[in-house]
Amino acid sequence: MRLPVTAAERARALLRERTVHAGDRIATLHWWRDPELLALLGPALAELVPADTDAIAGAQSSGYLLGPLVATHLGLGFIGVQKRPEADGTITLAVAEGMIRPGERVLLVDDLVDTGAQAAAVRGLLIHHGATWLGVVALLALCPPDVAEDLGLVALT
Ligand SMILES: O=P(O)(O)OC[C@H]1O[C@H](OP(=O)(O)OP(=O)(O)O)[C@H](O)[C@@H]1O
Repeated sequence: MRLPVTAAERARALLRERTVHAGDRIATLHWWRDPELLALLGPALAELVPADTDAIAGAQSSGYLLGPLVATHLGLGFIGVQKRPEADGTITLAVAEGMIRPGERVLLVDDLVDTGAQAAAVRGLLIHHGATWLGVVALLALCPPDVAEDLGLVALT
């Protein structure tokens, strides 16, 4: 039997083995609670990041944990996408001014992509701020293949 050798392979095996469910939902907080998995996530996701990436972006809250793990591993900076609650109950995504230089190639990191709505909204925001969109790297893809293709999604599982 061939044992997993790369960080991505090891993380993929642990995610399949150790993912905890709460009803029909994945209890993603348990991924961070597992020391072995947590230590692997940055290096594992970094293996999926295109070589020409200038910066890593991530949205609150999971992206604020995973994005810096990946960015640190690659020696890149992190662009935080904030979620601002509005008075009408909606949430606005925001990036602070000066975060993105014109044409900078930015990759989004997230724990999972489900409908793809959040990633698509972040893509619009980053492009509005002058970024070149490289796609999404995630731990888990739940979305249909056409959504993944449109977003440029590469997932570990
Ligand atoms: O593909 P979508 O259907 O848009 O959903 C995916 C997003 O939903 C979850 O975030 P959530 O908004 O629950 O915030 P969290 O990061 O705090 O869990 C998850 O972390 C993804 O970011």
